[in-house]
Amino acid sequence: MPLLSLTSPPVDAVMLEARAASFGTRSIKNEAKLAAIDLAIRCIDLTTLEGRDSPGRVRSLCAKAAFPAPGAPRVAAVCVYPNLVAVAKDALRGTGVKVASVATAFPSGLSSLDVKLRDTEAALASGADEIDMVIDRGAFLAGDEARVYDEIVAVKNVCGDVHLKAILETGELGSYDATRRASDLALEAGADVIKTSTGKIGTSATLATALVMAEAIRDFARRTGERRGLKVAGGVRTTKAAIAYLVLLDESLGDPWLDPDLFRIGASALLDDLLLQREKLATGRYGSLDYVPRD
Ligand SMILES: O=C[C@H](O)COP(=O)(O)O
Repeated sequence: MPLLSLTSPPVDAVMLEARAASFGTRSIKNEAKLAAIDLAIRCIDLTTLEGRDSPGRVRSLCAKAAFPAPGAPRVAAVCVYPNLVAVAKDALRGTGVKVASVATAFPSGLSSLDVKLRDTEAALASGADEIDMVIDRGAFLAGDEARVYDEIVAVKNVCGDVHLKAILETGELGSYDATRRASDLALEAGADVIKTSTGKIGTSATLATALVMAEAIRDFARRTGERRGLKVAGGVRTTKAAIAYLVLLDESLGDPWLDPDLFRIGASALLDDLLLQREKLATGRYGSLDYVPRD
């Protein structure tokens, strides 16, 4: 669809926030909770995005990603900076865990398109299975939607079949309407997944912004017949929060999205809590932390 004819519906903030708040209040039976915890683990992009990241740190994260604890499923992917993709790729060989790389001058996105494309190409050349790009929030907020759209198209072109996640950084967009508009633009431009946040600013994923994005994905699927994915990231640290996002997904997009192909949780510190709650449900008590490698 040409950008000019792409319209986005207004968001009713009061209704949105009331509905979003309700997702965290469902009472869930233990058996369903255990299944939800395992699904949440399978949907994690286990992330380390710090200046002090090192090959050793990434290898240890990869070991945890592939074998979080006895009986627990593996996570979906490990997410790292481009320079550490090769290390992660090597450490995860044969495990089924993918390697996601941030790119396009993460987290600000304040570089030329040429630099962003080279950054993406470098991550792909090192073996990245997925690319997490940031959209140009400066251009978006200045009303230059064509630039945001064209950059996503250009990065997706470089990615080819490799899955592209477009990070909206919703905490910088200023309103639910802007989040809806950015979601529509990114989906239209060819992003396979839309992602809430970088995790690098104060405001990260919230149930309300995730719901706005899920509704954009639902409307896109109705219009085109194509299923695109959602990734919530930043500040998701508890089992309760992870389960609230799964409820959101189930009630807004439905069963097909309860799958790592269409849903991810980008998190650096969620896995330990999921493993502790899993152990508690399985045995009736909190187990020793001995077997849970610490984040
Ligand atoms: O994309 C993932 C985020 O950077 C992780 O954020 P977090 O450290 O708040 O879990």
